[in-house]
Amino acid sequence: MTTADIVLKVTGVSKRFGGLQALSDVGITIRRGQVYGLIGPNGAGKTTFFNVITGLYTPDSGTFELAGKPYQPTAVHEVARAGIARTFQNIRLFAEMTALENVMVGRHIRTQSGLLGAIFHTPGFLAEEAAIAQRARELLDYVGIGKYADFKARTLSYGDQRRLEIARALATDPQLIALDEPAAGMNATEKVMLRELIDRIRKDNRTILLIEHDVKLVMGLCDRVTVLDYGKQIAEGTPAEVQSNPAVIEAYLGTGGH
Ligand SMILES: Nc1ncnc2c1ncn2[C@@H]1O[C@H](COP(=O)(O)OP(=O)(O)OP(=O)(O)O)[C@@H](O)[C@H]1O
Repeated sequence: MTTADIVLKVTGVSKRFGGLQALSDVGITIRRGQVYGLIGPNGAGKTTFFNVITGLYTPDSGTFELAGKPYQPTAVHEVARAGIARTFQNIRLFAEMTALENVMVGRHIRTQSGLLGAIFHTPGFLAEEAAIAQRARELLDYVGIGKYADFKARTLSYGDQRRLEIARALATDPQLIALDEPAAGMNATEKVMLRELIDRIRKDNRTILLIEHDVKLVMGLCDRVTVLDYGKQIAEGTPAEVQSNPAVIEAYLGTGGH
């Protein structure tokens, strides 16, 4: 493996909220094509770490490199442009827009025509819109909800809304897809389908960072895992290494999982 294989390299991230040290010197390296898991008991700092690397929170310290280039996670749209797409623990779709339109919105950060083209419907804009719609339909098919393209997002089942969020994230052609608890609230069948989808995305040489409470899902899916506890990185390694690490067992079982 060379440095060219590294998609995300984050080092020394710390974040304090008032008197609470939510993250202390956390770092991860994710290689191309990996599914990388971030786990830990409630309040461990997983979401805070996600929010830092995606530009929602400003860290107190940390260095950030995406596909070999430094990036500053100062604003969400800058991070999206740099190449990280994310989904949210609490689904954030445009409820009154169709599934297709939701995916098209994701694609717009990579388009050329801009606002004036959209207002005046220039030929360049119309051609670009047709291409975006076409790509959005392909992505809906890819995540398995093509038949709902023209349904309003709010009418989709919970599991399908999560798929739609993933399609929207893929539409930005990201270097890295960050999934925040994608299995939350899913039933067993939906989880199996989600797992198949994430596997498929990985096989297509995409790179995924995953926060997930379902340890079984993480262990079955991830190439590497980092475990946070009280804002500290207590373990990093393959699922098998992490699972047998005494500090991890203590964090999950010793204090009743917090
Ligand atoms: N905006 C904020 N202001 C103050 N404290 C915060 C803020 N966001 C998170 N925290 C605190 O930081 C700590 C880490 O929270 P975080 O949500 O990152 O944990 P988590 O591992 O994602 O937990 P969960 O699994 O419950 O989602 C918690 O003690 C939380 O209360």
